Amino acid sequence: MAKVLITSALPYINGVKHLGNLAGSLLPADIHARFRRQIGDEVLFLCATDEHGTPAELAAAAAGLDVAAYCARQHDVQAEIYRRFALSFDHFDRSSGPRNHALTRHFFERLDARGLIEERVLSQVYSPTDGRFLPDRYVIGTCPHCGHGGARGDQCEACTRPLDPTDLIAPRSALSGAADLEHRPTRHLFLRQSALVDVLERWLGSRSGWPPLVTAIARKWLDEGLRDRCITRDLSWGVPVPRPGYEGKVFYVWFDAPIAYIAATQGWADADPARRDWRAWWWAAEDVEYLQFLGKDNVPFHAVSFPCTLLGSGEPWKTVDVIKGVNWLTYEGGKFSTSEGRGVFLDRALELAPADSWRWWLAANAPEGGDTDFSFQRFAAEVNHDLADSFGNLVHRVLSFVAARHGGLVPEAGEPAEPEHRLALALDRHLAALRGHHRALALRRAAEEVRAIWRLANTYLAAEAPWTVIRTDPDRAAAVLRAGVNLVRIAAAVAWPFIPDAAGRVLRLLGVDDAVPALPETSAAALNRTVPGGRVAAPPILFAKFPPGWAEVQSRTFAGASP
Ligand SMILES: Nc1ncnc2c1ncn2[C@@H]1O[C@H](COP(=O)(O)OP(=O)(O)OP(=O)(O)O)[C@@H](O)[C@H]1O
Ligand SMILES: [Zn+2]
Repeated sequence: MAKVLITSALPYINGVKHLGNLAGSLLPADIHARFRRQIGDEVLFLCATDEHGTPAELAAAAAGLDVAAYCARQHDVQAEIYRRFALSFDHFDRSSGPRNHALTRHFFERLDARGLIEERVLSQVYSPTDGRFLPDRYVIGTCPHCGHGGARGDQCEACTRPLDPTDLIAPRSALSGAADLEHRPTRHLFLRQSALVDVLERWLGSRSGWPPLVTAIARKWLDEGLRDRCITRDLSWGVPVPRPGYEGKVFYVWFDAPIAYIAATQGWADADPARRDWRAWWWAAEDVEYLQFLGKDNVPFHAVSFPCTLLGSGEPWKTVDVIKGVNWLTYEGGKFSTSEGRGVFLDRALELAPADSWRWWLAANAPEGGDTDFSFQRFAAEVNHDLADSFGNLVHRVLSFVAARHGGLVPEAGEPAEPEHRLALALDRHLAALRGHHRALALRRAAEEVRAIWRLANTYLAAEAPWTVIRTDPDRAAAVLRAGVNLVRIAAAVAWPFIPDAAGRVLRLLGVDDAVPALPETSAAALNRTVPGGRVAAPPILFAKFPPGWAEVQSRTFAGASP
């Protein structure tokens, strides 16, 4: 039994997340966690809201709330949405909690003691009107690269180039709009990543199994020369810098956010301290396999910056084994954007369709080889085809026939024959492939294998037609129907990581009520058994089909929607 630590990139706190965030980090992490639980591994799946930084302060100001109160409220909003999407975190924490404060201070002190922190004086934008420095997004102006007028001090949304507030042309304060901005000297702390190049090279060379996209991004950062990184900001919301003369400064959000993976583990352990030990997952934890899931913009922070923090400490912290990074989910040909309210946000998504339908489509179309474009048209067509016509139809035709003709009792007559042996061979191939794809973190291929198992089951039943055979050979029909019931059970078990709600309901119709249904290893035994109690219930409609025209209506509605 392997010990697997799984983390999803931390969703930022400034609003309800969109389908891109779900597809890029939360969902693939959840599906893998569920698969690993299904094969009996010991899994710890963690996540947290990422709460520091200027966007949180600005969103709180826009909502007319104190930033701590704003973050507390938004954390609860996000937690509830993830519960409804059946994201099976063992613990969902907050990066602004006291444990993360303490750990962030710890790492800073270790890095400092090892000579890896350096003070530099920087010229930063200061606003006399606001009486403060304006870091990152607190400054708005014209992009020096593309001329976009609404560029923000950390990045230009139009041309995506990273910026410093001092780069902007005609800068103004995002708080007061004041344009009388000055440049003033201010002291900041840098993490000397340049001193860690060799350590990082060796570390990176010892990793394997990363998607090419992730390796390429990590290598690009190293090959371009690892630059020292400013890890402090002139802000009040965040982890205060424990050094005289640094009052009113906090650590940069990307310094403390990944440390929250460890803080979340402490939060999990603190809920049951007699039985849980966070150190077993992080401290000299050679027996742990650690997997991180995230979108490609987060790769540098996980493949370079966070490892620099951990390795630079000189302590035996667990570092990531595989970073599963993906490309973008785009929205009807353009970008998802939280700030512009473009796309489908997770609260609205749940009003339109069940969580399982979104989970299935986003996994089956995971942006792994390249970007994936979401459109309502494709979503409706593929969900109708896979979930209603294939899986739903399989469940319905088998269980309602058992209900109608056998009073809900799984028939025991008849013996498996040649068609069942052929079926078992084909099923074994698919089950082995499915495990392989899950292990390789190949989400699309795993979903394709699940779809293939549903198709195989439907094809078998169409060919052996127990509904017709029952008139001439009731024993043969019974054997086929028994295989059919077991196929339903297998079809639901393999689907469970993707569509846990519907799969769980189907398994309960068969009397199987396991919190984590096991993944069948081979089909031979699985095909010819009766279900516990021998009785199955008739199914309700599992997935209602989207009616014709539904997608067009949604496309039009969402074209002008705001979050
Ligand atoms: N369109 C997308 N497709 C795939 N992954 C995405 C997409 N947008 C964000 N992500 C990923 O979602 C995770 C959480 O992102 P985060 O909450 O920081 O939002 P974000 O990157 O600021 O997105 P946005 O700016 O659209 O709100 C990150 O791993 C990020 O890479
Ligand atoms: Zn630009």
